[in-house]
Amino acid sequence: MCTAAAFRSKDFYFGRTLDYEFSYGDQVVILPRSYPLHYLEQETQTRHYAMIGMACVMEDTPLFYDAVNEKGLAIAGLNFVGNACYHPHAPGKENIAQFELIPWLLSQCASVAEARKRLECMNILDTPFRPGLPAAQLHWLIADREGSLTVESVAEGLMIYENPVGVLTNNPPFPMQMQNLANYRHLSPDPVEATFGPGLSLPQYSRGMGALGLPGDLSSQSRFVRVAFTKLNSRCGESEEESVSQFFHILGSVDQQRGCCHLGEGKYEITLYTSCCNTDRGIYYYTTYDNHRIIGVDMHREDLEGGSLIRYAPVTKERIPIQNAPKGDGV
Ligand SMILES: C[C@H](CCC(=O)NCCS(=O)(=O)O)[C@H]1CC[C@H]2[C@@H]3CC[C@@H]4C[C@H](O)CC[C@]4(C)[C@H]3C[C@H](O)[C@]12C
Repeated sequence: MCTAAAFRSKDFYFGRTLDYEFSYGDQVVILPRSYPLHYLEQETQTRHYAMIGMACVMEDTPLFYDAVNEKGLAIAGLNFVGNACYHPHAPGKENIAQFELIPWLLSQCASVAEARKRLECMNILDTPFRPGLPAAQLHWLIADREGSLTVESVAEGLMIYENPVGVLTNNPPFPMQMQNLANYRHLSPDPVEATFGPGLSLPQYSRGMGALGLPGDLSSQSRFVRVAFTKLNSRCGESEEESVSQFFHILGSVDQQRGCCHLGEGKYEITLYTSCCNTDRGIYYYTTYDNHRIIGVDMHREDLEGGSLIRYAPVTKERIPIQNAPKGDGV
């Protein structure tokens, strides 16, 4: 399971949780403007927008899970198992392999509007990156500060949906997620009137009762509702620290703790990492399951004119300062 969200305060923020039982070897990767991008069926791009994101690098190719380009366009790929369907070569279309979608769009589109134009003539190929590594079954959240799209390649073709909520989880297909959201239209962050029935006085015995019924489990449909409610009602100050902190709280509403989602054979799905990119400043912040300290990687501190990948291994160990240690222990 995974959850992605777009969030605007003064700047625009985009990030995701990646929930799984093992890591593919995730790294924060900065791809500079002259790093050549090769495609199965498209011309090699030798000059393009720079991007930063989480990826695993295979054969010098960054396979991005989520990334943001220097223009502030952001994309995250999330599992869409059983519904994702890719297709063979389609004549007259721009044929792009599933693992090429993020670099293809981020290298040349500055906005969601531009990405939509490319998507409208696109076909997602079923060719795997290499034999033995089957194409991940994904769908995508694509966002900039003006709005979001959900993109789903299904048996009928490539579906592009306006996403008015700016969040995405996993199954079912996006129209069904939105239909399900309507079941919660009565939820509110405010105290609500007792409308249960005439002649009965039911007390408001607790704060937060306006959102009673918000689903608390880890299923993708429930996480969609919970993160949508949290995001849409979110309030925060405009500073970078307050915004980033708030963003991690939004995704914290769907955090997965080891033990609550058993996959059998002693394996558990957990939130391996949570990311939050300030798309205006090109700073990629993240936490990992065992590192709660927010770490940032700033793409503009690197040579974006360079021709090689810049990679950072995520911090995966907790560092807990003791406040009353001699010299404050760095608190
Ligand atoms: C496992 C993750 C989704 C987590 C998730 O949602 N887990 C819940 C399952 S459930 O939905 O609840 O059932 C997904 C998200 C992005 C994926 C990579 C995308 C690039 C590349 C594409 C290639 O084709 C295959 C290898 C590749 C490295 C991919 C590996 C893996 O597939 C990644 C990490």
